[in-house]
Amino acid sequence: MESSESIISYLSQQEAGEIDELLMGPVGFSLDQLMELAGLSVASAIAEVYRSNEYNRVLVICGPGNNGGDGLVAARHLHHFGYKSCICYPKQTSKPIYARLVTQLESMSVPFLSIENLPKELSNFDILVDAIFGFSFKGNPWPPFDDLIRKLVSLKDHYQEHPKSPVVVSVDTPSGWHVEDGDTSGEGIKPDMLVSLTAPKLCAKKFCGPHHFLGGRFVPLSIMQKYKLQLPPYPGTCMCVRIGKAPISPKFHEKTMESDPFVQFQKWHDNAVEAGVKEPNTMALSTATKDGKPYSDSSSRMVSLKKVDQGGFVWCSNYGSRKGREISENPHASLLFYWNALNRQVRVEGFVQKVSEEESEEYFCSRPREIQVAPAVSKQSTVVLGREVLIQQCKELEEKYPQGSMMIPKPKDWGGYRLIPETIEFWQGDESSVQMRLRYYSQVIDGRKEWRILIIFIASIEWLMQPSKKLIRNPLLHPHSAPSPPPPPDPTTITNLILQSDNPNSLTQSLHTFTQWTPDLVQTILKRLWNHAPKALQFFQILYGHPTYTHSPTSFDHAIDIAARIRDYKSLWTLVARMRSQKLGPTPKTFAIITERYVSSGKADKAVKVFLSMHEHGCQQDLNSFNSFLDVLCKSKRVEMAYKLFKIFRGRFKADVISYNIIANGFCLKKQTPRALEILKEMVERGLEPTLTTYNILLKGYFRAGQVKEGWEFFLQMKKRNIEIDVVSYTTVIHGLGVLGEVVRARKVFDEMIGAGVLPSVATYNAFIQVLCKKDCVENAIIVFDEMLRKGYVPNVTTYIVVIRGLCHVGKMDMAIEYMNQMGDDCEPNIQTYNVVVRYYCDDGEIEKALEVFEKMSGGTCLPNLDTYNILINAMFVRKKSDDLVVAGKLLIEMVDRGFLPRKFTLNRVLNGLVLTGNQGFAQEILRLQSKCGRIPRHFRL
Ligand SMILES: NC(=O)C1=CN([C@@H]2O[C@H](COP(=O)(O)OP(=O)(O)OC[C@H]3O[C@@H](n4cnc5c(N)ncnc54)[C@H](OP(=O)(O)O)[C@@H]3O)[C@@H](O)[C@H]2O)[C@@H](O)CC1
Ligand SMILES: [K+]
Repeated sequence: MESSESIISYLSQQEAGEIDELLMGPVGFSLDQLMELAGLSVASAIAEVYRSNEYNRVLVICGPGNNGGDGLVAARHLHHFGYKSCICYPKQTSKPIYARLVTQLESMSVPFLSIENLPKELSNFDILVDAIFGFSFKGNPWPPFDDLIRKLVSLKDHYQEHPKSPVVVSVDTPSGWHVEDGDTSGEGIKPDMLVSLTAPKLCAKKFCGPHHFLGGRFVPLSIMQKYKLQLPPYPGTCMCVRIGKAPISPKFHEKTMESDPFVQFQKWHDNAVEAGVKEPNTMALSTATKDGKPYSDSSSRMVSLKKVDQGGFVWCSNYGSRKGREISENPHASLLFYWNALNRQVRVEGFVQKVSEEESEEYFCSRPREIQVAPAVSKQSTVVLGREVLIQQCKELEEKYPQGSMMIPKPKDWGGYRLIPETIEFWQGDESSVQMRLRYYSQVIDGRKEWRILIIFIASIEWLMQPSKKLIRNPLLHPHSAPSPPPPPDPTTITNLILQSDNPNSLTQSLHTFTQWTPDLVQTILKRLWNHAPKALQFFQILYGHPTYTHSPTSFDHAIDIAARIRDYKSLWTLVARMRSQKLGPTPKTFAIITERYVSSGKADKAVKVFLSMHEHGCQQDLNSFNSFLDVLCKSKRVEMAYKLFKIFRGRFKADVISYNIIANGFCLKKQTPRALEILKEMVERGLEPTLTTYNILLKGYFRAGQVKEGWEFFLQMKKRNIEIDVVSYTTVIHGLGVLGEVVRARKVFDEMIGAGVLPSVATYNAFIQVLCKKDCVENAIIVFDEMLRKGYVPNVTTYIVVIRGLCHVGKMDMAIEYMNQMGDDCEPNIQTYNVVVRYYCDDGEIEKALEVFEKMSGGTCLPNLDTYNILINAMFVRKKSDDLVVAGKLLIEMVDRGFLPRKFTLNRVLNGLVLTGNQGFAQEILRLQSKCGRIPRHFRL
């Protein structure tokens, strides 16, 4: 509604009276005609600002003159508009016009309340219409109107603090005000809305409430010209027109904002409708191509909002249009609403999904027929042979589906889109120099999508134009808010959400709603879920279907590793195939993982086959992958097999020092130092120089084989041959000597190395501390631990495990727990740490405490692994209590659920234990459950 205060004329009391006389004289109006139109204007203006669903109860206070008559008419129209009208009309006149108005109202059962019957608190009403005095008022109000006016004044004073007090609407003039000078005492009523009739009176200049309207659309041109009246034009068929800018009400304040952005949006949308914004549903939709480069590959256009629901913002379009194509490539999009009259903007960002076919059908059917024709004939963004062709097609379609016959079918590529928002930002311009933007962003907390609010204060645009003034970005904490910027999703929360969810659909929805996924975050969560393989794979699978996120090769490797660990080979190879189809791999690392898992599950032959068939999966074998595979075999003590392969393929892959080192190490791990030495000889013969690593491998081999003398001798030889001995060599010797009981010599080497210019590493400290714990005393170990700290070393998880184990070993459990609690954020206890504590508690018979630690793990960031379950289940037999065996049974179920295979022995033990302690029912349940998931051999029967 366009209008402006600058073009408005104001009438003196005298002019108002003169015009009144003219209207009812030469112009030919009757009083009741004018009053009818005036009252209708008042009701229309009220309905435009205060919707009947929010402001329903209206009290119209009518004075003794025509102003009161306007009030009676307005009350009738408001009643028809859906408001609950009540009238207070203390000085009724017997003139027929008024009597008729009263009769009309009475016949509609609109109640008339005497002053005595008025509720004490007028606050029972939502709207109070002041139709007491109009332009003929003079002097001070007489009783009983003085009291009524005072009531209106005090009501405002009383309710100033309250968020929703009744609003006061004055008809033509605020009653009690001087018609020209206004509220001279400053103590008169302060209406929220003034509906000036015919033209505003001079006192209206002093009106400073939020809504000033003009009504009385009956002034003829002759009067306009005679009095040089400048009045805003009435738009369309409206009975009233706003004077001046629509205020933004309620004031944009974070405290008045809803916690749900959809509710907030609805409110603002309603306000836009109320304020008469043209096409409040029109929004700019911006989409982008896959790479989404701004300016070049993004595009915007206006579309019409179809509906808003808790899922998102819906509109309809041709799926083949440019926006449709861009959305199919890149579902990220944004919507922008701008409601000019309110100076408000809402920005919505998120990702777009097509609505279901049924929903689209529904939208199409709900369209008027004329609008159905257009999408049915037009293929958007395609070149048409000419306007005539389109018109002809429309005609043909209309002939084919004549009005009232069959419905026009929905075109196949026409339908709805829904933008699921990630952020919704509300902005409102106001006159102050600092403006506020309120951004809602979604987070998934405990499985539920929750909205957080971020408040951004920003200097006004004018300020920004001046380079000297700084942009203020000052996030405030709000009851619903979190600090800026929106924090990255918290892995713990997401992990717990996944662990606790037993509804895959809602989990999928939550995880898909979330669009801030990064490979790092995904990997962190996969690691957290490492010991709950089924959940980890479910998570991976859900994100595989995410509309915008694509897994990284590393995440694929993690998932493959997990699938392989639980021997779900079908999933494993599906993942490999997907990785390949997405051109993300499989990489040599993927195969290193797969072969290692096959080997560790006793399928070394299969591992060899996999290695030899790598190229069939698009990953060529090379020296590196060959070495990795040899290493896998050697570390699982299959050095003979490795050596055989090595001899077959060393020519093809051009075996290098690393290949030889791996085989030598394989022999050392099997305590076969002479064979390792042979390998060393062989490599030299083949012209390959041994490296320091080669020597270190042999050095370690000697100590591992318990050959202290040979080991020491070898170490001396290394020195003698001027081999640059490094920290690994020293650490090997310290550890080797210590473990074999030579603590004093170990300490000597430890002290010596610094003199030799080699600084100990954390690994050296770890080795030395371990030696002291095992072969000396834990107190000395702690002295070294403290020394390590003093020297500025940062202990790692291994350091802590070594100390904790040492403490547990001598029964200092409390101290061990203290050390565990000391482990900070950078060095959180891992599963081995927990297992040490659980194991020692169990060994000490402190089953409850062990279970306590276990509980903590399950609810925290470190899930129990196979060892944890085995330790605990075994401990449940110690006390020979029936309850303990039930716990063991539950643990068994849980471990299987999490993808761990119990050993046959453990399974039998638990089942037999349950039967022996009278828990047959539970035993049977376990069997049923487990054989259902195929984890337990079917032949096992009770
Ligand atoms: N184009 C137009 O002009 C149109 C005008 N219209 C409407 O008519 C309104 C003007 O109506 P109006 O002339 O009847 O006078 P209004 O202000 O209602 O009240 C006067 C009454 O109050 C009384 N009164 C006076 N002072 C008082 C006091 N201190 N304390 C107590 N009482 C006092 C006075 O008593 P009296 O002086 O007669 O004894 C009389 O009874 C105008 O504002 C608009 O709303 C529309 O309907 C149609 C088009
Ligand atoms: K009034």
